[in-house]
Amino acid sequence: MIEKVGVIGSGTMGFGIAFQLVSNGTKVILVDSNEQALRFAQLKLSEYLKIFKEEGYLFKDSDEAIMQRITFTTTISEVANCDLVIESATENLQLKKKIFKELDQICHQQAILTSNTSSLKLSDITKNVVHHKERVLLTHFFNPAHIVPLVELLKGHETQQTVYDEVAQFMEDMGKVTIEVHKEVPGLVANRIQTALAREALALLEDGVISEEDLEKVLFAGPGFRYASSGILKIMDFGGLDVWRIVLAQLQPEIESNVRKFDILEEKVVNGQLGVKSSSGFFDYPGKGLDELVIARDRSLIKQLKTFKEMNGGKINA
Ligand SMILES: NC(=O)C1=CN([C@@H]2O[C@H](COP(=O)(O)OP(=O)(O)OC[C@H]3O[C@@H](n4cnc5c(N)ncnc54)[C@H](O)[C@@H]3O)[C@@H](O)[C@H]2O)C=CC1
Ligand SMILES: O=C(O)[C@@H](O)C(=O)[C@H](O)[C@@H](O)CO
Repeated sequence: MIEKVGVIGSGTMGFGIAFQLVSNGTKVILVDSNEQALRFAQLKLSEYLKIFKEEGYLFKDSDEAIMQRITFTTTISEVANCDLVIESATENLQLKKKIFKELDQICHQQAILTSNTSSLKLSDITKNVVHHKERVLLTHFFNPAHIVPLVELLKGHETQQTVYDEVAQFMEDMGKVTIEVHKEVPGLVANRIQTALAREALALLEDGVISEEDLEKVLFAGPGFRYASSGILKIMDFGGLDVWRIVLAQLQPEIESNVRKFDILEEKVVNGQLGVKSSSGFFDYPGKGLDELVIARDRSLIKQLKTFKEMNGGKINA
């Protein structure tokens, strides 16, 4: 039974994972080597409880009860008696290997150890794990983790199926949607699809086929609008597999398939136009702080999450 969870790293993702856990009834030990990051996560926790309430998304428990469930600490040994530890520290293989080696030594034998890595291989991260090698998983959340339902799950080469099943059930009980990745491929599934989509979008933009503004509309008013309720296979079923067969044959030779650097992206990064974090990317964000923009994004995603739940009969997992 997973009753107490350690989260390593209180940054963008660690905060979201911890928020999802405590707001759904689970005790959390949130660890970060940076005291300031912990303080910021603590501040964000109470701010987001207010935001969810303002958006009409209510949790079972009071804010006080939720806040009492979380411990903020710079000491990793405080997760020793956690049933599950989710590592969500900086995307650096040596750092993650070091953290997992430490967790392997300090955590009790029945603890389950997982990583939220975006791009590293679980087998590399857990190379030095000895005592928990049958109890490791990759649990890949999506930003913002406190709102986006998906968690991609991948077993380690020696992970017990019962461990996988327990984590999958735990995630779904706290309102996430889980999928099982059956082979350890770089980027798992969603990031590969997201990358293929971004490649074609940037190619069309760079080749002058479409403007930035209209490229945005293409997705949120077109396929993206549908993706909120149907995956690609249902969309193909609705469209007719005979038609899709023709379209795939026609368009595959046409769409971008090269490994290419996009000048339009290179120029922006070189010029320091990094997106909302630098107030300018493909679009400008004059006079708005990063937090203000993130909160505005989250308010719209919370509205979307409420509709997503209603469409699935009140449960996230239909
Ligand atoms: N940012 C994103 O959109 C997504 C990121 N991820 C993955 O989640 C993980 C974390 O990413 P972010 O939250 O974006 O990074 P971040 O940079 O916002 O946060 C990382 C946190 O880890 C802390 N940290 C570093 N070393 C530590 C240690 N030894 N012990 C405890 N804490 C330590 C840092 O102080 C920082 O607060 C990465 O593996 C990343 O690939 C996964 C999905 C989406
Ligand atoms: O989109 C997400 O939240 C995840 O797919 C990720 O892993 C991140 O985008 C990462 O790839 C880049 O921040």
